[in-house]
Amino acid sequence: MTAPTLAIRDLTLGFRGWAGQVDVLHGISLHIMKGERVALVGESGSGKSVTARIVLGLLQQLKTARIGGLVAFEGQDLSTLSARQRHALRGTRMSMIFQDPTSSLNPVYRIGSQFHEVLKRAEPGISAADARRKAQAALADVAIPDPARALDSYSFQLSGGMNQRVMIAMALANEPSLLIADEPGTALDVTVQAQTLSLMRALVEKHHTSVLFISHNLGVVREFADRVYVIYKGRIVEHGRSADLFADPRHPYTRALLSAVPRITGGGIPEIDDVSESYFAPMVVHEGCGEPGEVG
Ligand SMILES: Nc1ncnc2c1ncn2[C@@H]1O[C@H](COP(=O)(O)OP(=O)(O)OP(=O)(O)O)[C@@H](O)[C@H]1O
Repeated sequence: MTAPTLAIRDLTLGFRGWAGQVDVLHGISLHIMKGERVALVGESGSGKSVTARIVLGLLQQLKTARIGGLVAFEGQDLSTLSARQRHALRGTRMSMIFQDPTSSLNPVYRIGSQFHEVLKRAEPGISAADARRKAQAALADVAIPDPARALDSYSFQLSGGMNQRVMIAMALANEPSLLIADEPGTALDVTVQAQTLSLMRALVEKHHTSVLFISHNLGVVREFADRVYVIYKGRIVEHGRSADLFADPRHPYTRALLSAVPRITGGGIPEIDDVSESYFAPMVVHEGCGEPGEVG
């Protein structure tokens, strides 16, 4: 049996501060097999981004962070890697797309030179000409109409949607096995967001890239993900295939989250009661979604 691309077991996280430790993750487990698109969905502050940052090996460097449990990437326990080895994985075997492309692209360098830097991470000796050729092909893959012109542009000269496509192209340029997409396109308008997500979906399908998709938008998750984990206050409360979970949400928190999705005919956005005791009910795992036996 092949190891999952990503396996997380009993992950805990606390931040130490002057007033003691604040626990943020309380033992979460999830896995992503090769080519699977898996969503981690929950409200603001539930622990989605910190989970992503641990997978990327970024929180491990923070002195105040206390991390427990296991994170295995392609069968390898990340805690056995040095900071340098974790750094080498980022942008090569695993990469990330952020919510707002304008804050991730550097406004003082042309897109072409930023692309060159990205490609150098996987192939340090790549020539400028080869990098340009590869970058052009990558931009054409995300349906950018004039790739050569885009490479000579600065991010502020492109629209938000085009920048998001550039980000997707850069994130996939080195053919990572894991893509972490943290609320991609939330900063864009809904139609553009839908277009960029369907582009991203087509590309990850083509390359069999595994995706950890982080979102609070259930509509988007339903379209994009094969499987879903619902996270509430640092705990996974429900896990299932998208189709099953949306057709038959069983945990009280998932139901509240789903009922809070604004509907065109509804009367505004209902509030989720944030302190309901029932949200701490035991985790629900839908049929056929047990954790794989092998971690790494
Ligand atoms: N460096 C840090 N030091 C202390 N607390 C932190 C730090 N980073 C995150 N937290 C806390 O961890 C909790 C989880 O944060 P996280 O950013 O993962 O939430 P999220 O689910 O991604 O929310 P959002 O959708 O708003 O991004 C929050 O209570 C946050 O305040």
